[in-house]
Amino acid sequence: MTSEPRQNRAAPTVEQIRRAPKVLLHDHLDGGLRAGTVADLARTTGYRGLPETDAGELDRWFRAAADSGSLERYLETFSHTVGVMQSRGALVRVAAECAEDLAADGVVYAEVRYAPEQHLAAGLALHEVVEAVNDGFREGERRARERGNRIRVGALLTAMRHAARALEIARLANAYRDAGVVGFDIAGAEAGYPPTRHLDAFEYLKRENNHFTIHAGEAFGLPSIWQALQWCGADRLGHGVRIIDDIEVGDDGRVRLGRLAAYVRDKRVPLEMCPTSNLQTGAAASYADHPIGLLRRLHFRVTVNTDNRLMSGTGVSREFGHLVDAFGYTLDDLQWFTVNAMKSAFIPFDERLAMINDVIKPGFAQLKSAWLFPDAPATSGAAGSGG
Ligand SMILES: O=c1[nH]cnc2c1ncn2[C@@H]1O[C@H](CO)[C@@H](O)[C@H]1O
Ligand SMILES: [Zn+2]
Repeated sequence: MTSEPRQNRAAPTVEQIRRAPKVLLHDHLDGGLRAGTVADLARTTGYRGLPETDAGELDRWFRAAADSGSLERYLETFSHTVGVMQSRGALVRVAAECAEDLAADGVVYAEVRYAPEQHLAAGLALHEVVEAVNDGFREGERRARERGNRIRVGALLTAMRHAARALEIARLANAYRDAGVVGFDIAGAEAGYPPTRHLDAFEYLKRENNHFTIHAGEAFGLPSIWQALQWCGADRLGHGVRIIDDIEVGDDGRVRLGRLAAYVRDKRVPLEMCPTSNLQTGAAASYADHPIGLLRRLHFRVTVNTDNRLMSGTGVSREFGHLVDAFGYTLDDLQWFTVNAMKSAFIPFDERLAMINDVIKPGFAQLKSAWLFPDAPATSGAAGSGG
């Protein structure tokens, strides 16, 4: 028999997706809090600005408020999460819970970003913010391990594109390079704030042989992507969905790539795609219409991410679930996205390779071969986990 086993073409179940070892490159720490933690921290820190005090109501509020069709309004919701993340204790707690929650969702490697400059309101210094978040990640990794979930979390330091501290934050990322920080990013409203405003930060990082990603091609189109790559030298693109504007699909199905799209594909530029977030900010109309379907078919280096788990009510497994429903993806497709993400991570090559060969591939192989052992208990040896 030469044909592929039918089982491998079947839609993966929710449980299979959760158990699959997953990799997350684009997730905001201040967009991933548990609603209950926002409520708790508001009480203990005396933050008075919350629109709701009950955790359930708050959870619904964040999703509804972020569902506005505009990036600017989406970003307004962050004033509340950032508002309760101003002390060392709050930062440690939020970071630890982040690592725990990702691990519980089957994530084995994550790069989580936040903007240190937004956490100084109660007197913390930049380096204290970074150390608190790093300590929280280590605590969360430890707690996850106690439950049999293995995860590694690295931090990306973000500079806000409307502000003027990018060089300072880039220096901070470089100073903590071998101490929990794996790279740099810029985020915030895109229109009116092109990445070239922060060229000094990117040039500095290049001279230091460091890594960075840039939010580009989310709320603004090709010029933003072009600047991020060709002026700033980004290693990856945050979102990058608008690269679709440089791709023409004819009535006969023939595809023509413009120069920029061809460059992105030829150079294997990783696209950190975040489907649910894009629906909320109006960058895509539905999951089925999301450019990820075409970009995956054309073999762009696409990765699947959460952006903001609180505002989007999501997780990596959920994002995969939406794509499985929209495009009929199989475990092989999910493995392809996952290997793409691991190849594109900012940790050293030997570590990425070991993650792919010793964690991701064996985890998916275990899921894909489960049908051969129908009587084996479904709970033993969860993929990608275990002491
Ligand atoms: O999708 C996004 N596009 C641009 N900026 C974002 C997005 N999600 C979050 N942030 C911004 O990044 C800051 C640091 O984590 C957040 O406070 C938010 O303002
Ligand atoms: Zn983002």
